[in-house]
Amino acid sequence: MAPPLSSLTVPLSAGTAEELGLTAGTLGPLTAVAGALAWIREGRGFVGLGETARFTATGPGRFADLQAQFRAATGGAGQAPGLAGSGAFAFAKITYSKRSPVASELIVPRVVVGHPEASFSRTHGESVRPWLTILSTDPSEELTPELAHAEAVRLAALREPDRERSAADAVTPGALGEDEWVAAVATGVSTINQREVTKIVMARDVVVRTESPISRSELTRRLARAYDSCWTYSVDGLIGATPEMLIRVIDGHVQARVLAGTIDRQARPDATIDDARAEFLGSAKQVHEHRLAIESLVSELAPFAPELVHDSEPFVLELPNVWHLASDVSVKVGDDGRAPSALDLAEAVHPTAAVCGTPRLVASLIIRELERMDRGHYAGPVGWVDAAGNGEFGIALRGTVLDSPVSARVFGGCGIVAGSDPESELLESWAKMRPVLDAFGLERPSTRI
Ligand SMILES: C=C(O[C@@H]1C=C(C(=O)O)C=C[C@H]1O)C(=O)O
Repeated sequence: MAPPLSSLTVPLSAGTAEELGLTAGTLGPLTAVAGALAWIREGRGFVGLGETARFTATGPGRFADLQAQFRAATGGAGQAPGLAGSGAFAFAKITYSKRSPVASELIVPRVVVGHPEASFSRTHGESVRPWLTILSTDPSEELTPELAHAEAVRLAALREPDRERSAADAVTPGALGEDEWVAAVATGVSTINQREVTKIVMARDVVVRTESPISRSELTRRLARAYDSCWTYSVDGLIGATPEMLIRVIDGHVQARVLAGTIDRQARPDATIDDARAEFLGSAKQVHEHRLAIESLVSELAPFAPELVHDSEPFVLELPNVWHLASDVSVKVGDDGRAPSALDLAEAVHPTAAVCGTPRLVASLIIRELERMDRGHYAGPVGWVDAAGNGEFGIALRGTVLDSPVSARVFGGCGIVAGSDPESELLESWAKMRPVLDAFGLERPSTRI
């Protein structure tokens, strides 16, 4: 039996905000706390300190299993008093594959500092004041505003130093070396030409090895600064900054940001966003890839949502490392009184064509054969949920998984369609790893690995 989870949400007092270094209206300073959990975009979102409970699951039923455990602990929906993300709350990371032996987890912090973006909150546009939530599984503990503030200050005092740099820190091969991966992509392209499959997303990993311990807070802080418009996530060793919103559910209002189509900015230093737009729209391959990604999402959401709205014209999303062709999809669900939760919808739409391919089943079999690695949490849903079914799940891209104090796997993947050039895809995979490698203070090795 899961221990019952109780919570209290209170406004963050000015005094505590000052003690936590939160006077500039951004949650950024809290990422320096050792072990902090984070979901931040443009300085807003949620930071978790300490840990009250953890729910784990593996296998095909991992979404439903986690949801059942969280519901049992919170006594069902309805705990959030008015604001999405207040009340009972958990950070979430779910593996890409149902076959992965790696655990999918919901982590309930001891304290959550919440300051979501105004337009994501239930107040729809009104600005939200930051709050504190304290969470407990001890039935004898009395949750008071004073305790919430005292616990936040106590936990925030545990700071994590930055990593000491060493010339011996290195980027080393992962499951496949660069030549092996290029050969695997070439096999993927010929498979597309022979089989009933239009797109497969092929990923690769590299392993960062460091002399002194990796600092989670340093990675999170650097990503949140450099990739302000992305969702920076840090969930127990899964750290990155994703530009792609798998699914956001706030009060039955559902949104997703679909990406497909990538141009490496480093390869085109003089190009402007207008050049990128012209290049995307002039490329039948890019437009085709993008259309496949939207169609897949729309068809997965259809059973839940009769009215689906998506941008008729895709837009160009400009990031420091790449440009993407992007489309925002939004939809209202649950008018019949059976609103699906963020976990329900994440399960329904994952894995999208953006990270798997089309058709999904054939693509996933080919990927497993060619990539020769378990993706673990890479390309899986990462984000948060509350007890009322609200939540946000990004796709865990542009990220790293710390697998020891001094080593981390960094991932990057590319949509492969008929006519894809394996060497260009290799360059694109490095472009997608650049945010994390930069955050480590490392570069792509000068010789092939
Ligand atoms: C698979 C990744 O990115 C995905 C693939 C893209 C593409 O192939 O153009 C673009 C954005 C993402 O949907 C990754 O970053 O690892």
